[in-house]
Amino acid sequence: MAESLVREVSGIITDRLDTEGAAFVAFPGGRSPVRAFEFLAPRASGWRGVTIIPTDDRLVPPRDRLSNYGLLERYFAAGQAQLIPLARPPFDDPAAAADAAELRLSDLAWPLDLVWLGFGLDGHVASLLPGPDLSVAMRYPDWRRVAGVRPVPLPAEAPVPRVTLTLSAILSAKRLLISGCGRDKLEVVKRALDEGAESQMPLGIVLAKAKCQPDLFWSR
Ligand SMILES: O=C1O[C@H](COP(=O)(O)O)[C@@H](O)[C@H](O)[C@H]1O
Repeated sequence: MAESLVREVSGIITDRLDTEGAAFVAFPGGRSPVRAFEFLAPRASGWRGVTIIPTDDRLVPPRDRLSNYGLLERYFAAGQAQLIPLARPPFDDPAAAADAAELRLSDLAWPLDLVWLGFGLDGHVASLLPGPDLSVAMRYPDWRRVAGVRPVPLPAEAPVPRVTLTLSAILSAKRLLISGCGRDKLEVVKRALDEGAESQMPLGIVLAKAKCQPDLFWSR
């Protein structure tokens, strides 16, 4: 899966660099992209003109093990791509953090050329989480690119507020790759596809409503 992802991601980026001289992409955090990042990092050394943002982040400093931006820095900071964080201090106010990120990213060439998403067993993508937070994140107007999220309850594995690309920023991406590992996640994908746009899971909504045809990557 990692090798296929690397081929696809580098192909998309090379194509954009060849045709436009620039590429604007969002990469996921969490555990599942790590193997692909390992393979991708050497190719990224020549990515001049590429801007990488995280699809979402936990409101923690980059050195924190929960930081998705920290993960990107570990693999891509040595190359020529420009990395831009979503999360910046102060970390206790997700709405303010989202407003600040919105401003910081406003001059970039939206829509994103590529959004690569991971997903959770609860069907969350980026930090669009099912439950009460989803309606908060969904309430952001279409022109907004970044939303603040204070998960209720706070997930045990990352008990902190978050910032995330909005649903509209994800749906409008020119290419959408979705990756996940394990049989449980395959079941989540099947359910999301069955439920479609009516799904309570953000994954189902994204699969049903994306402007482009999403490409799914899965491995055991
Ligand atoms: O919380 C998050 O979870 C998803 C999935 O993570 P994984 O560890 O199951 O791969 C991830 O895509 C997202 O960026 C992250 O913030």
